[in-house]
Amino acid sequence: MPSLPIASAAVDDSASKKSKRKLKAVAAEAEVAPVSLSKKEKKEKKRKVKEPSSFDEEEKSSTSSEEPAPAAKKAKKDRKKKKAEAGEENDDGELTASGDEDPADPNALTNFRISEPLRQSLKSKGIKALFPIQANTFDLVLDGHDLVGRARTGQGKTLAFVLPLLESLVNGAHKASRRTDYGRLPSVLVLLPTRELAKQVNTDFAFYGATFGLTSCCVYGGSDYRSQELAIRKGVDIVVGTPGRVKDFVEKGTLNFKSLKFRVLDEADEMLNMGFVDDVELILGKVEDVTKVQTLLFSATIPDWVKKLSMKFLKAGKKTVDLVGDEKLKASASVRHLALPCNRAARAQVIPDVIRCYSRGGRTIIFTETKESASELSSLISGSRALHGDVVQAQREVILAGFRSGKFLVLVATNVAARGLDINDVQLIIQCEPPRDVEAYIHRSGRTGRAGNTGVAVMLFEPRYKFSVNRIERESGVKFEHISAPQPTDVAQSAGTEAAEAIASVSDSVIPVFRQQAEQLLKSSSLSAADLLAKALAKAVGYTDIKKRSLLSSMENHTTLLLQTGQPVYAAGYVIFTLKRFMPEDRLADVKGITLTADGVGAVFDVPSAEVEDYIQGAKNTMTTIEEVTQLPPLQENDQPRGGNNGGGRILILELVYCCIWAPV
Ligand SMILES: Nc1ncnc2c1ncn2[C@@H]1O[C@H](COP(=O)(O)OP(=O)(O)OP(=O)(O)O)[C@@H](O)[C@H]1O
Repeated sequence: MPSLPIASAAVDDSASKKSKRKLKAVAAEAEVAPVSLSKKEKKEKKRKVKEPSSFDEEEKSSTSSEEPAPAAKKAKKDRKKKKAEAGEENDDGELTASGDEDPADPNALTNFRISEPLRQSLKSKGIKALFPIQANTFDLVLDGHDLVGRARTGQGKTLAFVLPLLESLVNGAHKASRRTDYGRLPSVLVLLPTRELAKQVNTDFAFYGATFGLTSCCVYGGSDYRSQELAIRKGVDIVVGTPGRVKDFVEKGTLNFKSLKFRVLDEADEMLNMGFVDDVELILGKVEDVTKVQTLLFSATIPDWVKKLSMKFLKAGKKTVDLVGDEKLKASASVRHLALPCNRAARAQVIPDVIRCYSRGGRTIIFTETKESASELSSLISGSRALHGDVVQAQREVILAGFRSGKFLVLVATNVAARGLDINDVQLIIQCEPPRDVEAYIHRSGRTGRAGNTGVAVMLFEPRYKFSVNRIERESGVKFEHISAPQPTDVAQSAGTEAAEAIASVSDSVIPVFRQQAEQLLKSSSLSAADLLAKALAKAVGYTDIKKRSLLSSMENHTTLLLQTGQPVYAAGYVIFTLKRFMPEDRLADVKGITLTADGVGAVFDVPSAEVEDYIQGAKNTMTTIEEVTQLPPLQENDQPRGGNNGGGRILILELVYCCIWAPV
């Protein structure tokens, strides 16, 4: 297995640099490509971001009687005017989010009721304009509406509630009742599904809240009760937490919602997946006078439970801002979605090369379905760390901090890292198998391509479970590009530059020390100087061997062959009985992954690379042709696993028929 060298240089985390890049790219939908296709990947197209088109029917009717407050109306009107003056609104009412500090930008901070201190805090982070989900919800929240907000991953949903909520407490409706005394009860409760996410959101509240002297505290499981309890008892304005620990504090009487003004549910659907339904409902139900509390619900995916929850706990006049709506594509549009056939056994060999070819030197998150496979895979991929629910909380925090700071660039995680985590420069997401539900695919792939940046998401799948890829494709609206595992030439192209840089960075001081061995090597080797240098380059980036891989299953030392007989091929059984005619039967046990071609007249399968010639030569004097493929032809797709209700049964019957026909031959 080639080792994967992990760059040791810390990645630039400077907020202003990061934001500059993001702002530039915010409206960009880029064509991203592996490093080997670098020209293409640099081209970024301007992307237009739509204003919220759809308030769903229920909200349309429930809010039609409610006019926006006059201040919001005026602000909206002013923005429209500026937008028209700036010529940024097209006939469809679409707006382009430029991100530059441009007073004519309708989403510029100055066009919203954001007070000067908060504006300065935002600018210190390089934020000069609101993103569409923020721009379209700001007035609604500040004017007191309950709200359901939906936008694709990485579009800035966190600040969509943080900003108006802070302004509301300090300068808006709650200004008069604001308390700053010791022991004051919290005004805001934010519930999130994971500890990491709770900490991240709390960091935003702490940073922007400090502008106004507002305090926040984060409560989550696996950490010390006493310090969290103390913080609440001292008096805090904002409590951010996971449902389990918040419930504990509610039941102990530590948390009291008598002064609550806001409750926010972020990534609510994941709280359902994680079994927090009862806890969430119990916590929400603890608010005595719901008329005094504003409830906000944000997510990139809103399945049925969340809709029911919003019906139950949000006011009848709630607003919905849905920037995804009925659009086919539910996942991030700035991510390139790739599907790669790969047998489980080949993963550990394939993944390092996928990282080398597609991560562009940035961070990678690999998602596995189970904690065990996360630990196992992490132990096989050099320089990576595992993050999952069995890792003790203190260690989870150390790991995430190390990943954020660039101490290591590959994180192998379960779904604990799927939601909401916003980590700078994650360029590549690898999912080891298609997740069971489409929401997981959307959120995992959304850890890259954030805030207008681009990224790549590669999903591995066992060839025989191709139907799962089709399901994700159907449900997420993603159109997968089908790729094969990187081959030696791909790896060489990607690693070559890195290797050349590594060698160039070596000081000349080593030359006198190593020259003698180098000359000795040149003299004694039958290889040319260029060949020896090529070996040195490979070694410099950790390769001592690069094996060819099958296109069909990514297995090392296996080759994919194409069989054609000049007549229709209906089933895998036909392929086996054709092969039996010229290959010894005991060798056929090595034939793997027979898959029929889409044109119906051929099949591809894997054999050990050492046996390729035997198959090709064996078929020479028959009606069958066998050739090695350099690119997979389009293949038939079974929407059901073999043996299922549709194609599977038919295939099995046909296989039996072929067995009977060919058995005597
Ligand atoms: N107006 C803005 N201008 C520039 N950057 C912004 C702006 N708003 C948010 N960001 C940045 O965009 C990134 C993504 O924001 P955030 O994490 O809130 O996305 P999200 O929509 O909640 O994503 P997810 O659905 O994955 O949780 C963050 O790094 C944040 O700092």
